[in-house]
Amino acid sequence: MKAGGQQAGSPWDECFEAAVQLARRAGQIISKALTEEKRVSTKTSAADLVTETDRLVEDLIVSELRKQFPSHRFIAEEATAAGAKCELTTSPTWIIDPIDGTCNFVHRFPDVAVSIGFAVHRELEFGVVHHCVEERLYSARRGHGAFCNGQQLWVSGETDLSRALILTEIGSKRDPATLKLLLGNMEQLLLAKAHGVRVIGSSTLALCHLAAGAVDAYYQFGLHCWDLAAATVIVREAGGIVMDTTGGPLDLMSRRVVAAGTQKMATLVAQALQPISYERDDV
Ligand SMILES: O=P(O)(O)O[C@H]1[C@H](O)[C@@H](O)[C@H](O)[C@H](O)[C@@H]1O
Ligand SMILES: [Mg+2]
Ligand SMILES: [Mg+2]
Repeated sequence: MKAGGQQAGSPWDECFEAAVQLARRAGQIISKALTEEKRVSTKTSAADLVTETDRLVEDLIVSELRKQFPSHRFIAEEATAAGAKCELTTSPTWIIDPIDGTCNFVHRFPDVAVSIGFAVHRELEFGVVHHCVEERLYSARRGHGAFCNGQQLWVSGETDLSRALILTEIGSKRDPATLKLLLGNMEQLLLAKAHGVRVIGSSTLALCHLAAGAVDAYYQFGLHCWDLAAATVIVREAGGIVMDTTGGPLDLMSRRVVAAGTQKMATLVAQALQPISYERDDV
Protein backbone atom coordinates (compact mmCIF):
# COMPACT_ATOMS: atom_id res chain seq x y z
CA MET A 1 0.00 0.00 0.00
CA LYS A 2 1.40 3.40 -0.94
CA ALA A 3 2.06 6.27 1.53
CA GLY A 4 -1.46 7.61 1.61
CA GLY A 5 -3.11 4.22 1.34
CA GLN A 6 -3.83 4.89 -2.37
CA GLN A 7 -3.28 2.37 -5.13
CA ALA A 8 -0.69 3.18 -7.83
CA GLY A 9 -1.85 4.06 -11.33
CA SER A 10 -3.91 7.21 -10.74
CA PRO A 11 -2.80 10.46 -12.43
CA TRP A 12 -0.13 12.56 -10.71
CA ASP A 13 1.25 9.42 -9.03
CA GLU A 14 4.86 10.51 -9.57
CA CYS A 15 4.12 14.00 -8.22
CA PHE A 16 2.41 12.62 -5.12
CA GLU A 17 5.29 10.24 -4.37
CA ALA A 18 7.79 13.08 -4.82
CA ALA A 19 5.77 15.21 -2.37
CA VAL A 20 5.74 12.43 0.23
CA GLN A 21 9.49 11.83 -0.05
CA LEU A 22 10.28 15.56 0.15
CA ALA A 23 7.92 16.07 3.10
CA ARG A 24 9.78 13.31 4.93
CA ARG A 25 13.22 14.79 4.08
CA ALA A 26 12.08 18.27 5.09
CA GLY A 27 10.67 16.91 8.33
CA GLN A 28 14.04 15.44 9.29
CA ILE A 29 15.70 18.84 8.77
CA ILE A 30 13.01 20.68 10.76
CA SER A 31 13.00 18.20 13.66
CA LYS A 32 16.80 18.43 13.97
CA ALA A 33 16.77 22.25 13.83
CA LEU A 34 13.90 22.59 16.33
CA THR A 35 16.21 22.43 19.36
CA GLU A 36 19.11 24.33 17.77
CA GLU A 37 19.90 28.06 17.88
CA LYS A 38 18.01 30.00 15.19
CA ARG A 39 18.45 33.26 13.29
CA VAL A 40 14.94 34.78 13.38
CA SER A 41 13.66 37.70 11.31
CA THR A 42 10.22 39.25 10.82
CA LYS A 43 8.09 39.76 7.70
CA THR A 44 4.75 41.62 7.75
CA SER A 45 4.69 42.18 11.51
CA ALA A 46 6.59 41.46 14.71
CA ALA A 47 4.51 38.29 15.03
CA ASP A 48 5.21 37.09 11.46
CA LEU A 49 8.51 35.23 11.87
CA VAL A 50 10.87 33.45 9.48
CA THR A 51 14.11 31.54 10.06
CA GLU A 52 16.93 30.25 7.92
CA THR A 53 15.38 26.79 8.21
CA ASP A 54 12.13 27.99 6.57
CA ARG A 55 14.17 29.24 3.62
CA LEU A 56 16.49 26.22 3.48
CA VAL A 57 13.59 23.75 3.51
CA GLU A 58 11.64 25.72 0.89
CA ASP A 59 14.71 25.91 -1.38
CA LEU A 60 15.24 22.14 -1.03
CA ILE A 61 11.62 21.29 -1.88
CA VAL A 62 11.31 23.73 -4.79
CA SER A 63 14.70 22.91 -6.35
CA GLU A 64 14.07 19.16 -6.23
CA LEU A 65 10.59 19.54 -7.72
CA ARG A 66 11.80 21.92 -10.44
CA LYS A 67 14.42 19.32 -11.47
CA GLN A 68 11.78 16.57 -11.68
CA PHE A 69 8.93 18.69 -13.12
CA PRO A 70 10.50 21.66 -14.98
CA SER A 71 7.23 22.78 -16.59
CA HIS A 72 5.37 23.09 -13.29
CA ARG A 73 4.71 26.34 -11.43
CA PHE A 74 5.29 27.13 -7.77
CA ILE A 75 3.66 29.19 -5.03
CA ALA A 76 5.86 29.10 -1.93
CA GLU A 77 5.59 31.12 1.25
CA GLU A 78 9.09 32.52 1.55
CA ALA A 79 9.55 33.17 -2.18
CA THR A 80 6.29 35.11 -2.11
CA ALA A 81 7.53 37.07 0.94
CA ALA A 82 10.63 37.90 -1.11
CA GLY A 83 8.48 39.28 -3.94
CA ALA A 84 7.57 36.33 -6.16
CA LYS A 85 4.13 36.58 -7.81
CA CYS A 86 1.44 34.50 -6.11
CA GLU A 87 -0.69 33.38 -9.07
CA LEU A 88 -2.70 30.16 -9.45
CA THR A 89 -3.01 29.37 -13.17
CA THR A 90 -4.32 26.26 -14.96
CA SER A 91 -0.76 24.84 -14.98
CA PRO A 92 0.25 22.10 -12.54
CA THR A 93 1.14 24.19 -9.46
CA TRP A 94 2.86 23.30 -6.20
CA ILE A 95 1.67 25.30 -3.15
CA ILE A 96 4.26 25.05 -0.39
CA ASP A 97 4.62 26.08 3.25
CA PRO A 98 8.08 24.92 4.33
CA ILE A 99 7.37 25.31 8.02
CA ASP A 100 3.80 25.91 9.13
CA GLY A 101 4.07 27.04 12.74
CA THR A 102 7.29 29.04 12.47
CA CYS A 103 6.50 30.91 15.71
CA ASN A 104 6.15 27.50 17.42
CA PHE A 105 9.41 26.41 15.76
CA VAL A 106 11.26 29.50 17.06
CA HIS A 107 10.04 28.72 20.59
CA ARG A 108 10.80 24.98 20.26
CA PHE A 109 7.06 24.30 20.66
CA PRO A 110 6.63 20.98 18.80
CA ASP A 111 3.51 21.69 16.67
CA VAL A 112 5.27 22.35 13.37
CA ALA A 113 4.64 20.87 9.92
CA VAL A 114 5.70 21.05 6.31
CA SER A 115 2.80 21.41 3.89
CA ILE A 116 2.91 20.53 0.18
CA GLY A 117 -0.24 21.03 -1.90
CA PHE A 118 -0.69 20.44 -5.63
CA ALA A 119 -3.31 21.89 -8.01
CA VAL A 120 -4.06 21.41 -11.72
CA HIS A 121 -6.52 23.60 -13.66
CA ARG A 122 -6.94 25.44 -10.33
CA GLU A 123 -8.32 22.25 -8.70
CA LEU A 124 -6.53 20.84 -5.67
CA GLU A 125 -5.34 17.32 -6.59
CA PHE A 126 -3.46 16.25 -3.45
CA GLY A 127 -2.03 17.42 -0.17
CA VAL A 128 0.79 16.15 2.04
CA VAL A 129 1.38 17.49 5.57
CA HIS A 130 4.20 16.14 7.71
CA HIS A 131 3.85 16.76 11.47
CA CYS A 132 7.51 15.98 11.76
CA VAL A 133 8.05 15.98 15.55
CA GLU A 134 5.24 13.48 16.07
CA GLU A 135 6.16 11.63 12.86
CA ARG A 136 2.61 11.89 11.51
CA LEU A 137 2.35 12.03 7.73
CA TYR A 138 -1.10 13.24 6.64
CA SER A 139 -1.95 12.80 2.97
CA ALA A 140 -4.92 12.84 0.62
CA ARG A 141 -5.49 12.61 -3.12
CA ARG A 142 -8.72 13.93 -4.65
CA GLY A 143 -11.24 11.05 -4.71
CA HIS A 144 -8.99 8.62 -2.85
CA GLY A 145 -9.53 9.33 0.85
CA ALA A 146 -7.43 10.95 3.57
CA PHE A 147 -4.83 9.15 5.68
CA CYS A 148 -2.43 9.63 8.55
CA ASN A 149 0.46 7.17 8.45
CA GLY A 150 -1.73 4.93 6.28
CA GLN A 151 -4.69 5.04 8.71
CA GLN A 152 -7.84 6.40 7.01
CA LEU A 153 -9.25 9.62 8.49
CA TRP A 154 -12.87 10.66 9.02
CA VAL A 155 -14.19 13.98 10.32
CA SER A 156 -16.57 14.33 13.26
CA GLY A 157 -20.33 14.33 12.57
CA GLU A 158 -21.09 16.99 15.20
CA THR A 159 -23.85 19.44 14.26
CA ASP A 160 -24.46 21.09 17.66
CA LEU A 161 -22.32 24.19 18.35
CA SER A 162 -22.81 23.68 22.10
CA ARG A 163 -20.99 20.35 21.79
CA ALA A 164 -18.18 21.56 19.54
CA LEU A 165 -14.43 21.94 20.01
CA ILE A 166 -13.28 24.65 17.61
CA LEU A 167 -9.77 25.65 16.48
CA THR A 168 -8.70 28.97 15.05
CA GLU A 169 -5.52 30.99 14.56
CA ILE A 170 -4.60 34.57 15.44
CA GLY A 171 -2.89 35.59 12.19
CA SER A 172 -0.18 38.21 11.88
CA LYS A 173 -2.10 41.48 12.42
CA ARG A 174 -1.98 42.73 16.03
CA ASP A 175 -3.60 46.18 15.78
CA PRO A 176 -6.31 46.86 18.39
CA ALA A 177 -9.18 46.85 15.86
CA THR A 178 -8.17 43.42 14.49
CA LEU A 179 -7.67 41.99 17.98
CA LYS A 180 -11.10 43.28 19.02
CA LEU A 181 -12.75 41.49 16.09
CA LEU A 182 -10.67 38.35 16.61
CA LEU A 183 -11.48 38.08 20.31
CA GLY A 184 -15.10 39.04 19.60
CA ASN A 185 -15.40 36.03 17.28
CA MET A 186 -14.04 33.72 19.96
CA GLU A 187 -16.44 35.29 22.48
CA GLN A 188 -19.45 34.70 20.19
CA LEU A 189 -18.60 31.00 19.89
CA LEU A 190 -18.05 30.65 23.64
CA LEU A 191 -21.35 32.46 24.33
CA ALA A 192 -22.92 29.86 22.00
CA LYS A 193 -21.63 27.34 24.58
CA ALA A 194 -18.91 25.77 22.40
CA HIS A 195 -16.93 23.30 24.54
CA GLY A 196 -13.73 25.19 23.66
CA VAL A 197 -11.93 27.48 21.23
CA ARG A 198 -8.23 26.74 20.85
CA VAL A 199 -5.19 28.16 19.01
CA ILE A 200 -2.29 25.74 18.38
CA GLY A 201 -0.09 27.95 16.16
CA SER A 202 -0.40 26.01 12.92
CA SER A 203 -3.35 26.39 10.54
CA THR A 204 -2.29 23.30 8.64
CA LEU A 205 -2.11 21.05 11.71
CA ALA A 206 -5.39 22.46 13.01
CA LEU A 207 -7.06 21.38 9.76
CA CYS A 208 -5.41 17.95 10.02
CA HIS A 209 -6.87 17.55 13.53
CA LEU A 210 -10.24 18.41 12.00
CA ALA A 211 -9.74 15.74 9.31
CA ALA A 212 -8.95 13.24 12.08
CA GLY A 213 -12.20 14.04 13.90
CA ALA A 214 -10.33 15.46 16.90
CA VAL A 215 -12.01 18.85 16.54
CA ASP A 216 -15.38 19.79 15.03
CA ALA A 217 -14.59 23.04 13.20
CA TYR A 218 -11.82 25.44 12.21
CA TYR A 219 -12.00 29.03 11.05
CA GLN A 220 -9.49 31.78 10.33
CA PHE A 221 -9.09 35.20 8.76
CA GLY A 222 -5.52 35.95 7.68
CA LEU A 223 -4.10 32.57 6.69
CA HIS A 224 -2.52 32.12 3.26
CA CYS A 225 -3.07 29.76 0.33
CA TRP A 226 0.01 27.76 1.39
CA ASP A 227 -1.52 27.23 4.87
CA LEU A 228 -4.70 25.98 3.25
CA ALA A 229 -3.90 24.05 0.06
CA ALA A 230 -2.70 20.65 1.28
CA ALA A 231 -4.91 20.50 4.37
CA THR A 232 -8.04 21.39 2.35
CA VAL A 233 -7.66 18.17 0.33
CA ILE A 234 -7.09 16.21 3.54
CA VAL A 235 -10.23 17.62 5.20
CA ARG A 236 -12.41 17.15 2.12
CA GLU A 237 -11.21 13.57 1.56
CA ALA A 238 -11.97 12.85 5.23
CA GLY A 239 -15.56 13.87 4.49
CA GLY A 240 -15.37 17.45 5.73
CA ILE A 241 -16.47 20.82 4.41
CA VAL A 242 -14.02 23.63 3.55
CA MET A 243 -15.74 26.86 2.50
CA ASP A 244 -15.60 30.62 2.47
CA THR A 245 -16.59 32.49 5.65
CA THR A 246 -19.57 33.89 3.70
CA GLY A 247 -20.86 30.34 3.22
CA GLY A 248 -19.86 30.29 -0.47
CA PRO A 249 -17.20 28.12 -2.08
CA LEU A 250 -13.63 28.30 -0.79
CA ASP A 251 -11.48 30.94 -2.49
CA LEU A 252 -7.93 29.73 -1.88
CA MET A 253 -6.47 33.24 -2.27
CA SER A 254 -9.03 35.09 -0.10
CA ARG A 255 -7.18 34.66 3.26
CA ARG A 256 -10.31 33.31 4.99
CA VAL A 257 -11.85 29.90 5.65
CA VAL A 258 -14.41 27.95 7.64
CA ALA A 259 -14.01 24.17 7.80
CA ALA A 260 -16.05 21.58 9.69
CA GLY A 261 -17.04 17.95 9.79
CA THR A 262 -20.57 18.80 8.69
CA GLN A 263 -22.19 21.50 6.57
CA LYS A 264 -24.47 22.37 9.50
CA MET A 265 -21.50 22.99 11.83
CA ALA A 266 -19.68 25.02 9.16
CA THR A 267 -22.76 27.19 8.64
CA LEU A 268 -23.31 27.74 12.39
CA VAL A 269 -19.67 28.80 12.85
CA ALA A 270 -19.70 31.06 9.78
CA GLN A 271 -22.89 32.77 11.01
CA ALA A 272 -21.21 33.60 14.35
CA LEU A 273 -18.24 35.39 12.76
CA GLN A 274 -17.57 39.05 12.08
CA PRO A 275 -15.24 39.32 9.05
CA ILE A 276 -11.64 40.55 9.42
CA SER A 277 -10.24 41.85 6.15
CA TYR A 278 -6.81 40.89 4.81
CA GLU A 279 -5.35 41.64 1.38
CA ARG A 280 -5.74 38.67 -1.00
CA ASP A 281 -2.72 36.50 -1.69
CA ASP A 282 -2.96 37.11 -5.46
CA VAL A 283 -3.11 40.89 -5.65
O1 LIG B 1 3.93 31.56 9.04
P1 LIG B 1 3.54 30.12 9.23
O2 LIG B 1 3.85 29.29 8.02
O3 LIG B 1 4.04 29.58 10.50
O4 LIG B 1 1.93 30.11 9.25
C1 LIG B 1 1.16 30.62 10.33
C2 LIG B 1 0.93 32.11 10.12
O5 LIG B 1 2.17 32.79 10.18
C3 LIG B 1 0.02 32.66 11.21
O6 LIG B 1 -0.22 34.02 10.93
C4 LIG B 1 -1.29 31.93 11.21
O7 LIG B 1 -2.09 32.41 12.21
C5 LIG B 1 -1.09 30.45 11.41
O8 LIG B 1 -0.54 30.21 12.66
C6 LIG B 1 -0.18 29.90 10.33
O9 LIG B 1 0.01 28.53 10.56
MG1 LIG C 1 1.88 28.76 7.40
MG1 LIG D 1 5.42 28.89 6.98
